[in-house]
Amino acid sequence: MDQQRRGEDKRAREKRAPSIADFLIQFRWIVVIPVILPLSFLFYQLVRWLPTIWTLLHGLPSEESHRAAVERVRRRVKQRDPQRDGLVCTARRPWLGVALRNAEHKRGARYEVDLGELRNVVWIDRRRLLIKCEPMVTMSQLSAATLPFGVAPEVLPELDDLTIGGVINGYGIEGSSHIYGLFAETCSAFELVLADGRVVRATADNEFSDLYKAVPWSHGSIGLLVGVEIRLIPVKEFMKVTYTPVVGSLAKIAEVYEDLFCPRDLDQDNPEKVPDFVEGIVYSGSTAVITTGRYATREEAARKGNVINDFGWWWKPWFHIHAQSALERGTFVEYVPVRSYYHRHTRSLYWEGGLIVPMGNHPLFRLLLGWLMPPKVSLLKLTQTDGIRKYYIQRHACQDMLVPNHKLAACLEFCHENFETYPLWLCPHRLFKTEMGTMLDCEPGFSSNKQPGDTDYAQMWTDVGIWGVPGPVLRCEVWDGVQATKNMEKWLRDNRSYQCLYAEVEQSEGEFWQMFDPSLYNAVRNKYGAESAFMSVYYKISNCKKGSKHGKKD
Ligand SMILES: NC(=O)C1=CN([C@@H]2O[C@H](COP(=O)(O)OP(=O)(O)OC[C@H]3O[C@@H](n4cnc5c(N)ncnc54)[C@H](OP(=O)(O)O)[C@@H]3O)[C@@H](O)[C@H]2O)C=CC1
Ligand SMILES: C=C(/C=C/[C@@H](C)[C@H]1CC[C@H]2C3=CC=C4C[C@@H](O)CC[C@]4(C)[C@H]3CC[C@]12C)C(C)C
Repeated sequence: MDQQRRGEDKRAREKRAPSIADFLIQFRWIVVIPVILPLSFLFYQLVRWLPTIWTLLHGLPSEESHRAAVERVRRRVKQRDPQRDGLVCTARRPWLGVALRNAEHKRGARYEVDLGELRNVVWIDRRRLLIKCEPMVTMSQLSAATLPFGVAPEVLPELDDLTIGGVINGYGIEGSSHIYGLFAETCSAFELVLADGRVVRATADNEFSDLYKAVPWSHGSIGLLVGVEIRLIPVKEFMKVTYTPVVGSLAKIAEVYEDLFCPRDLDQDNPEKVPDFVEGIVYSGSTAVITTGRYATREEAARKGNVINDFGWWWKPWFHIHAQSALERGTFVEYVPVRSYYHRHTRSLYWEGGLIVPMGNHPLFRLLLGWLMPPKVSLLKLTQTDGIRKYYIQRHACQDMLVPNHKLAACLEFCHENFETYPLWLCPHRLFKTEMGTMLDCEPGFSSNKQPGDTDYAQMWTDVGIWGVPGPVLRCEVWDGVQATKNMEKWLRDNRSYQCLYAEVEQSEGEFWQMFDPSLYNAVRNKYGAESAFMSVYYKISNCKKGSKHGKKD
């Protein structure tokens, strides 16, 4: 796409008058800094210490205490009267979850099952490199339970408050997903309570393998997840991080990004040629920094001439701003303690923190109040006005899309045209071939025409994260967020790609099932009696507003 056409598009857009919502958003920090930040800090301290206090009072969680909690869930499911009660969903309050969307399905007729008790790590087996967790365990609990032992989950999604149940029934991704896939693919077993009250353990190759394959992306519409076994890997104490700047067209950015982790000789499983972590941040239509990471020992980090930078400290610049400095400095390398690396976007909520606390990256703010960051997403959700919520739908971009790598350049061009929102986040991930009719699968026939990154058993894809204020909105021009989302959904359907479902979904049920494959999902819902017991995935993620089927009590 040439610069000239982009310029013409900008000139063609009408101007609009600033509204009250623009004002509210600009000055939201007046409430966030003195109220939400201290409350968030207190909340984090509670969450940090409560499990220890609980353990002191009640003893260590065990398989027995887990089984007792599962039994209570099972009994509640069994007690549901199909004639009288609504369809099943979890009892988690919508504001407590990380997802941006308003969970309307928690307002109408429903039968709630409380999973709140299931918030413990049941056991960790360092010999077999496995951890068993309950679904309400959060990412911060997961890293705290594993890193002190020199092990970590293969994929550890970034935001502290995400739950294991949420990232399996939705999706979870991190910079190591180009090796291990999405979070659900790093789990070796799911323990589920089914519609008839049976408790089953589903794995990739037991009699419940269809359930195991169908649960990811199903949003709790197949069964209630009550336990998960997650694979672990041994990790070193540091990450050697290399920042590579790119200046050029969006196509060049896509090419340099891909070259950094997809060897052109297709030797994808060779750890010498593929880094442990990859992430791209696109700062404008012509600049980006690609970050690659390799685990390193403390000895290597401490070697003469190496730079150690623990950017996890509150007074340090936000990660995306620090990475951007590579555009001036050129390529540079530094060693970062792994925990700080894993949580590199936590303090700034990626770059969304800048909109909520505009002075948050100022050196003085960081020094004096940086330790209070980030505001807790749930408290932001709880205290946002209807105006703010609508602003996020109409004048803000918050969407993620999964595209095969060979369509990335075209996707970036589309994003520029449709959203013009920067920075953009690029996170590669493997999509493992199933050929079972799973909601997501590789492009048919990809393995007979492999592109760099592909293997016989998996295709390389990228998550493109679009979060922020679109260019036209910044310039006070007319821009319609709902229409932009519809355009994006159409682009994804036309290009056999997928929308991530934690944000607003505008497409109809028919369009949704053009994007996602319903074959296995429907077969499993039917086989295990979920259709008449659990709300459907579309009903949940579309805010029940589009006459979706299987949503209401018949
Ligand atoms: N780095 C990453 O990968 C990031 C991922 N996200 C996305 O944000 C979303 C929100 O996360 P989070 O707040 O933890 O999750 P939520 O509580 O929002 O749950 C997400 C969905 O999964 C269902 N669900 C959750 N737990 C269970 C369970 N134990 N059994 C059955 N169904 C369950 C919920 O059902 P119900 O509606 O009935 O409660 C809901 O539909 C995730 O889905 C994730 O995809 C967001 C940011 C970053
Ligand atoms: C999908 C990924 C990361 C996404 C995050 C950047 C967004 C996920 C949820 C988003 C938010 C939820 C609710 C909010 C309340 C509003 O009042 C303000 C905005 C926000 C905090 C919003 C900000 C962006 C998210 C955190 C990845 C990494 C795959």
